[in-house]
Amino acid sequence: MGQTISEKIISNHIGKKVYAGELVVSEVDGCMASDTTGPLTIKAFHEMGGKKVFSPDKCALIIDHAAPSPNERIANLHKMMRDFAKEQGMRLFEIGEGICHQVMVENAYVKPGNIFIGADSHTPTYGALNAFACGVGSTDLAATMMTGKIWLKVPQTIQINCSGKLQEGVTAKDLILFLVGKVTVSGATYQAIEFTGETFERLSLASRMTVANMSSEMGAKTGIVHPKGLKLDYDFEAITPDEDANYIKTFDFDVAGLEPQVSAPESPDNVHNISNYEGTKINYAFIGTCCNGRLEDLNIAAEILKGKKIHPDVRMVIAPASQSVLLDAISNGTMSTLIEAGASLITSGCGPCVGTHQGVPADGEVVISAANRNFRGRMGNPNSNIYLGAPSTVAASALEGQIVNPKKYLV
Ligand SMILES: CC(C)[C@H](C(=O)O)[C@@H](O)C(=O)O
Ligand code: SF4
Repeated sequence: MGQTISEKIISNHIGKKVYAGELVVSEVDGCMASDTTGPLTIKAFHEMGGKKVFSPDKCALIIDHAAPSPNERIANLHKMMRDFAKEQGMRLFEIGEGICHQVMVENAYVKPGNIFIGADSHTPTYGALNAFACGVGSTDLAATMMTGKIWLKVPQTIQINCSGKLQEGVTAKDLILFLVGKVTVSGATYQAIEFTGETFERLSLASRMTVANMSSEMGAKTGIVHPKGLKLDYDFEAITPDEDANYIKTFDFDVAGLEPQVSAPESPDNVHNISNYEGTKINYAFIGTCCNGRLEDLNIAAEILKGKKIHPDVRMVIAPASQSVLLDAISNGTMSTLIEAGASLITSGCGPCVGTHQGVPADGEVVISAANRNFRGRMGNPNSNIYLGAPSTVAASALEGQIVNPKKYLV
């Protein structure tokens, strides 16, 4: 019987063919926790009698969610992580090195065909690399750090097949917002998603990460982009699905005519064509996160803002996804373009995404954000409203002080 990508990756790890619905215990190729989940992971590790992590080279801790520490309590949690990493001989990514998902990919902690476990819900981002990656809670992660193993129910797979070339000025973020709108936030619960078709084949690694990242917003266990067209700077063996693989559901979309998309408050699946929201006044524009804080995202924002000033009633915050993204954006001139336009640069990391620090909106304010979540209170204030869009939409809206279609600045 044919297999999906997820079934194949898990089978390769188990040493026998397995299919959706089976319960397995598999070895993992790597695991990580951030400063939100790391401290709880360390506590659980000790409570379970853990002494040594299974392989220091395959485990990582990242200080990214509240970095640099905004208060004494978090400063002490960060210290606990640093102490544990030192004691275990494992790598700790410091404040400013970047968002966990970005640094795991940049530092090759995860590669095609891997099984990777992270104590963060956006771990499926690595599906961009043709890997099976999923998020777990801190206790599960502690067990994985001890044993190098994870128990899994092999997920059923939903296939999302897209054809057509995205129009000029329409990006991977618009595509994935559109798909989240169609599948809904609970439409793929505990299922794997396979993104296939010519539209995805054309995407860069960064854009594939944007797509796989928002699998989480559909409730998916993992989201894997078909490896066709994937270019990496090392050789890899691509895992592709069998022709007769069994899918629980298949969606087919022709996205050639897709317009820029916006997700309105207060759910990522409240997605509509941007024309529905054009003219909505905004106070705050944010570009960053594991969804859209990469070089291509900053570049497109700079293309729009070059030589211009953001609207006087808007503040704009930029949090590059990693130090390496920041350095690239400095050397290609993107960063000075953004700052000259009036944007404020903050430490590479999660920034204001999850509302723990660095840029909480005020009561009644409206945010246009390149992030992946817009639940009520997501950025730290339940009395603000968050719209999600592509970095291009965020930049163009910052310029005009209202939500606008970025197309006119790009084509
Ligand atoms: C705080 C952390 C546990 C959380 C997650 O797991 O996703 C965060 O990264 C988020 O995006 O909401
Ligand atoms: S950038 Fe946002 S979505 Fe991504 S890991 Fe950080 S808090 Fe979560």
